[in-house]
Amino acid sequence: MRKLVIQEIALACREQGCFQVVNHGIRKSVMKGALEAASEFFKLSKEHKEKFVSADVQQPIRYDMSSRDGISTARSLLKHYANPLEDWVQFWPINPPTYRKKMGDYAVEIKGVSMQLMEAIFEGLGDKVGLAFHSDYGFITILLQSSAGFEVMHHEDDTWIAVPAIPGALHVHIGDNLEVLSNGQLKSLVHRTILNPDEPRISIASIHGLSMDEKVHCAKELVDEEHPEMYKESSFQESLDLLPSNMNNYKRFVESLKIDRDE
Ligand SMILES: O=C(O)CCC(=O)C(=O)O
Ligand SMILES: [Fe+2]
Repeated sequence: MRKLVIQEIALACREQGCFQVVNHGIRKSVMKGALEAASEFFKLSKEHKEKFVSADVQQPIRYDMSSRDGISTARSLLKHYANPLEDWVQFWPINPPTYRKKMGDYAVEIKGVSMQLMEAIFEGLGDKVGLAFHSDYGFITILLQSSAGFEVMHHEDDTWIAVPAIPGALHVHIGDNLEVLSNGQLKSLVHRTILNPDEPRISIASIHGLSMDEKVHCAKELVDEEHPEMYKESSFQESLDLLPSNMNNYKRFVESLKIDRDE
């Protein structure tokens, strides 16, 4: 489970540069308290806040409303050092009276979360893509995996989803042949594999299709006026023949079978 989360974080960092965390262990009351403390501070009168105004960006506490940093266009800012708390809390506002306690609790807990996240991100840095993204040629592929690492691309938004390796379970996915046979009702799955530097991974991929030269075509029952044939027929042999030319600029084999009906 830990490994899976590490891989999801690694992936989010690589592909999106961001992610959101739930079940991080910070109590709801602490989060709510910190937001309340900040909100109450900004509601104070100008005189209360302006005590902290300084042009020196290195001050341990600084309140600002103008655009000295070149990026703040319309915001008020209260910036202060926080950890270790005992060094800095003396500089914090005493108004609102709960500020130090509420913001202090949050500062301590968020530091703990940050340390855990950094550890997870560092650990995930070692993971490399072992098998680049592709779809399989046959009707279905069945995987027997020793550990996690397998990832699938979401049909709609092209994001990667880590598939857990459930002990005793077989993973099944759809290949190009089934996309053709179903006349596009089913889509072949784009997938890839991420390596785990600490643990060798074995996966037995059984790809099930027709014999080498037998052609797969759209099922006649699924083709009519409204649903014209969407793919050219092809054989396993033909898909293998195309493999070398597909190496550098990968696209699903089934893309090359699509019948262009735009004219
Ligand atoms: O590493 C895996 O589990 C998947 C292997 C695979 O996608 C393939 O051999 O086509
Ligand atoms: Fe595959």
